[in-house]
Amino acid sequence: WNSCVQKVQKALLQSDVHAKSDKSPVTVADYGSQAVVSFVLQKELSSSPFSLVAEEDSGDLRKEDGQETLQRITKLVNETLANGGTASPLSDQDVLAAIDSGKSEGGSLGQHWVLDPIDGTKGFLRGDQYAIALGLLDEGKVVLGVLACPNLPLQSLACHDQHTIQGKAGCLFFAQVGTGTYMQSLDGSEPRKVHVSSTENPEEASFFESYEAAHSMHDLTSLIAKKLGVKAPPVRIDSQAKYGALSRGDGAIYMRFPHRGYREKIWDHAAGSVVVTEAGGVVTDAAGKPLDFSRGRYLDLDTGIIVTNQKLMPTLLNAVQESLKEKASSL
Ligand SMILES: Nc1ncnc2c1ncn2[C@@H]1O[C@H](COP(=O)(O)O)[C@@H](OP(=O)(O)O)[C@H]1O
Ligand SMILES: [Mg+2]
Ligand SMILES: [Mg+2]
Ligand SMILES: [Mg+2]
Repeated sequence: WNSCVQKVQKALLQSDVHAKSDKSPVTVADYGSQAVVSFVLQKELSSSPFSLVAEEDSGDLRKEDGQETLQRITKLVNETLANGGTASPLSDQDVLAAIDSGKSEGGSLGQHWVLDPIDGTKGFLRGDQYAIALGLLDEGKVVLGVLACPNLPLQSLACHDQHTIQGKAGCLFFAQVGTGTYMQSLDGSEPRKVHVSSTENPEEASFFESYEAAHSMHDLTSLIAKKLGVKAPPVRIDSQAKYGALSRGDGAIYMRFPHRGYREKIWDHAAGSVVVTEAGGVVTDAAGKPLDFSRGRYLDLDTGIIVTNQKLMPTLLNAVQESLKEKASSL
């Protein structure tokens, strides 16, 4: 994990950024991270059947104008694997195959790994927050989650100037269902158990949302926050680092309301959701239903995603539903 993440960070300087068919960005670091994690997981789990649901695919890298990028990814992957002691280098074809083993459709039967090789690519490109997110589905439920957040300081964001994040090791969160959520430094400190904020008073709560207004409606969340009496301004950060920060109580609420027509993908929430629930939090859609990871690569949910502690959830859900009604009737 460490060498992978550090390589990915370095790659930013030399990486070309490409646009996918949905116009979202993808970099050599996204592809490289997916190839490394997929390759290492398959090697470690060689005795059991392997299924991986991952964000990226190799389509563009197989085109003629993708060859130079592919060679750079292969070089990056081999440097990363060599750091971990893997002997023989991978070919371009091996890298394409490793990326494409993430094509699984997931579902409600058996076990499936779920990977977002770089979550928050836009944050990654800006030098802000991003995460490498890996979850494990068992019979449609997330039973394991690991979130590496290389730019998230170990100290709470609540007492931290966000400009001082550079040069620190970053955080690793991991959670297994039934055993709680732990956090350690990415350079390997002793893990410590974390817990969500216990505040019952929305006036004291601060809330997280996407940095990108294109990913979540900032006007709607501000209406909800006002209704709740939240005093602090929103904390806008990229990626599932929001789930990590919430799991250790940096803030008490995370709201995500995509614009109409957007369908959430399971890799954007699998690891983050178990990290939060094992730390004592609750993750639901706007109807108060838990997220259903058993239906394939997409999450079918009502309107948006809300996250907070168990005591605040009823109040939050109320404010969300009232605000949605107001918004609908004002259109
Ligand atoms: N229009 C949209 N609405 C909501 N989410 C979107 C979106 N376009 C892209 N995303 C997703 O939002 C994720 C980032 O979330 P956040 O805003 O919390 O950082 C992206 O993950 P990737 O960066 O892995 O592609 C992408 O999957
Ligand atoms: Mg993406
Ligand atoms: Mg993502
Ligand atoms: Mg991604």
